[in-house]
This record gives sequence, structure tokens and C-alpha cells, in this order.
Amino acid sequence: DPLPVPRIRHYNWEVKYEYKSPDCFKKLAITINGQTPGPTIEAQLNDVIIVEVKNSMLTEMVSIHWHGIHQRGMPWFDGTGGVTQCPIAPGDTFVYKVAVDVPGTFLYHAHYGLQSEHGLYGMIKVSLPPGDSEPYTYDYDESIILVDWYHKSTYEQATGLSSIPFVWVGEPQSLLIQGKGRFNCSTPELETGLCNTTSPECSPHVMTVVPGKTYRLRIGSVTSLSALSFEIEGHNMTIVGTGGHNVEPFTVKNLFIYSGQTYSVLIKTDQDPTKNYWIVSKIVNRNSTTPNGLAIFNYSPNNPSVSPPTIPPVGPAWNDVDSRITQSQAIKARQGYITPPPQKPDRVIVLLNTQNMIDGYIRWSINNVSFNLPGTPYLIAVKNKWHHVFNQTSPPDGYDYRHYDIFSPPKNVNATYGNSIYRLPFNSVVDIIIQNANTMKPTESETHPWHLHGHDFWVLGHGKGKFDIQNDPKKFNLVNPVMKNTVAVQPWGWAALRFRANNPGVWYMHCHLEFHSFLGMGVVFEEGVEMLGQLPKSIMGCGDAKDFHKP
Ligand SMILES: O=C1O[C@H]([C@@H](O)CO)C(O)=C1O
Repeated sequence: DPLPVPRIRHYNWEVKYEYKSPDCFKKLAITINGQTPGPTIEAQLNDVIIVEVKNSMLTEMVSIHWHGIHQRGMPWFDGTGGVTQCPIAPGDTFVYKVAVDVPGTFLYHAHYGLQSEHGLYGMIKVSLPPGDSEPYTYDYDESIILVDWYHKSTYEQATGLSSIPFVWVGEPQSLLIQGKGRFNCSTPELETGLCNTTSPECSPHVMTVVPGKTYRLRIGSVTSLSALSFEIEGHNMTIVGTGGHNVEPFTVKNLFIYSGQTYSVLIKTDQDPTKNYWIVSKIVNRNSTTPNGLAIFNYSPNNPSVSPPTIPPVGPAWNDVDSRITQSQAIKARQGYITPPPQKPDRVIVLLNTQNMIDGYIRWSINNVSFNLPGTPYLIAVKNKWHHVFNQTSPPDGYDYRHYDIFSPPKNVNATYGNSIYRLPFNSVVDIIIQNANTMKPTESETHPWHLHGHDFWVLGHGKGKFDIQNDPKKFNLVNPVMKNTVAVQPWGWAALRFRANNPGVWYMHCHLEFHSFLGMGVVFEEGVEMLGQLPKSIMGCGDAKDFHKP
């Protein structure tokens, strides 16, 4: 049979700053065609999506990353500013081509500066072609995207994070569910005229449901700092998928979801249909003062704007790390949908996560190296063998794990900047052990959701404490591990991943908390760039490739 001709879906997006009040407080948000969250891309397996992005922000560059999509054969459209392309200059238009070759739920968001946090994000739903079916049934397919929300501008935040003394962004002002939240307008010392509780922009998101049905709800998170618990009052959720993979179904009251992850859950509308219920998002990784995000689960035909008669569920305790690890460990590939991992790695790279100082600046480091982007995107530099663009020595494969005490602040807080990358032999199998440690504050360690571009990895294990290089690998799940593109590493804990370096390109791997990746918490992998054809001119225009750009 001839291959089916891919269906092309064309989008024209204009990205700009606009005043928005998603939580009743008016501030400049980054919108796509006037919206934040941006439009949900609804595609079918093997469609090709063409997105023409016009950057109408007046003073900022931009790039858009297609999160969870592998962009095989066209890594230049991964959308990672400084890694796979020159970011799009103000006034310019860039045409992305995105091939959705896996069914499931994915995200898109800005991958430049702190723009994702300020509204440039959305969801991608990839359905099966007619005639194919999922291994579960449902009546409706809906989606919800979760973020945390700040009132200060990207400029104030970025400047504070890059200053001496360090000015931390603090806790988010609110949590948005499908772009809607609620900030307390009676907060003292608020500038008058900016907060308006009656603005229609901040009426809560309503998910209207019909009684007696099964809903597939796709939930995504693009938070910049927070790990969330998500629940629907009085309703259990059966987790059936994550990213592009089916998982062995299991039922939870609340879903722990980390920035960069998506889940599909099934919900039965089998509760008392005469009232509405709360949908709640709650910060669980920090002892946060941010109020819980609230939306309404509205049983039709009840009035959607009537608040549920109950007090919203308070959600799990913020420091209940064990429940989070238990839920992560319970997620397994679904029988009949297992892609078994290679049984042995060719190489093991340990990534120690620490918070450090460099010349008085607070940074995050991997094996004591804090990542900084070079002026010319890696993909262009590697393809052209421009060795002067970045340091050609490999970054460290690990740290001195016999002596490093992950339970105490670093003995020597000083780290260094680095821009070198891991060059992987094409098709080799790589294990990544992400080891979390104490921050610079005594008895504090954070949660870091690590995201890998261009691949899904097998999650071989999670654990508390220091990874035991002798014994923990014996406990790896090599039978039915779930595949993901983002995994949470818990405080003082570790996660072990395996992937095959079989996607020619240059791929960023980083903490998906935008503030942490901004502060250097990332690494870069390269594989098979020599196998790629000529790079498109449209990704050039900066650094040493500044004269190569032709509109
Ligand atoms: O990157 C971070 O910096 C602060 C704090 O550790 C320093 O003020 C914090 O909570 C982070 O997550």
C-alpha cells in the first residue's frame, strides 16, 4: 500500500503582549492571536502541522517548542532558542513544521527567556485515525492546562534572578486552570485600578459534563515553579496515559503532575447530578502561600456559574513526598503497549543537581557546572564544525559520589559556567541518573521535573536518598517501565532513565521549571548531526550565523 499522504494543518499565529486579567489582576501577558492559553492544536496521527509564527512583541525575541514531539529528521523545528535555532526577532515570521507521529497529548510553549510563564503556552491533542481505537473507551475527550501565574514582568523577574543580591521571584500569585484563576483583590498595598473581581476574564473555568458518561480528560502542566496536585471533588480519576504512551490503568483521588507532563485520565460522571463540584489544583512541592486554583465541574443542566455548595477539598499536604513517589512508581507501561528497554546501557551519566554561587550570583548546577547558552545555536555550530562557538571538552559524566553529601548544603558552594555538550554515538543507549541534593539552605531540597527534548526515555526507577550505583541498578524495572519525556526528581531523591540516541540533532535536557533552567539547570546532548542534510536558512540570523539568514 502507498503511504497515506499526510494531512496538512495550517495555523497563523501572532504573538504579542496584551493586557489580560486571568486572575482578576491586570498585567501584560503574552498571547497567541489574543489568547492565553494559546489555541489547542487538535490533530490526527501523522498530520503535519505548519505554524506560521509572527513575533509582534516589540522588544523581545521568541521561539516555540513542541514539547514531547520528536521532530525526527527536522530537529531545527524543535523551537529551542539558542540550541536548535536563532530566536525569532521582533517583527519577523518563522514557519514551524511539526510532525505528530505519535498519538497522545503534548504541549507547546515558548522556549526563550521567561515567556512561557507569562502566557505563551498551549496543548496539542493527537487523536487516532478513524477506525483505530484506544484500549479504553470514553464518551467525550476534553483538556485542561495548568499553570502558576505571576504579576511581575519577565524583565523584573529575569533581572532579579541575575542580580547581586539575588532577588527571588517568590511564590506565584495564583494558579490558573485553563487560563483562569482568582487573586485576592483586597490584598493590602495593591495599586488601585488593576484588580477587578468582577472582570469576566477571571470567572472560573467551567467543565460542563453530562451525567452517566465517561470523560477522557487530558491534563497538562506548564508551571514555572510549582508541582501540582489535581483533583475533582468526589470523583476518582483512572490514569490511562501520559504523553504519547498508554499506561496500566490505575485509579487515584488526586493526580500529581509536574511541569512538562501530560496525563489522560478517565472520569465517570456518576455522582449526585443535582449539584456542581470543585476542580482543584494545589502546590505540593513548596510550603506555598498561593491559594489553590479552582474551577467548576458542572453537571448539566445545573447553572454553570453556581459555585458548588461545598468547601473545596484542601488537597494533600505539601510535604507528603512519599505519596508522590508512590504514585510515580505505580505508573507502568500498559500490557500490550510495552516497548521493552534495551537491557544494558552503553554509557551512564550521573547528573548531580545542586544550587551554587558563581561570582556572587545564585545558580543551579549539574556536576558543578551551570549551563549557559553560546551566542550561536548548537545545531548550526555542530553542523558547520565551528569549534570556537562552545567548549569542545565533554561535560563531566558524574561527580564524586563517594564523598558528596547530598543531605547538606554544598561544602564548597562555588561552581563554574559551562557550555560544553555530551556528544553521543548515534544509536547508543544512555542511562541518566539524576541525583538531587540539598540546596544552599540547610535541610532544603527541591523537586525538579527533568525534560528531554527529541526523545522519550524509559523511567527505570525512582528513589529516595543517594543513588546506590552498585545495588539500585539491580532493582531497575526492565520489564514494563513507562516512557516519558519529563520525570520528577523528588527532594534528596533520584530518578534513573534510559534512552536511545537515535534522533539526529542537538537536544536540550533541563529542569522544566522555567526559573531553574534560566539559572543554568540544563545539559545538551548531540547525536548524528552529520547525518542531517542542509539546515534551513530560516533558523539562522544570530551569532556567527547572522549573515546566513535569508527571509
Ligand atoms: O532557585 C531558587 O532560588 C530560591 C532560593 O533557594 C534562593 O533564594 C528558590 O526557592 C529557588 O527554587
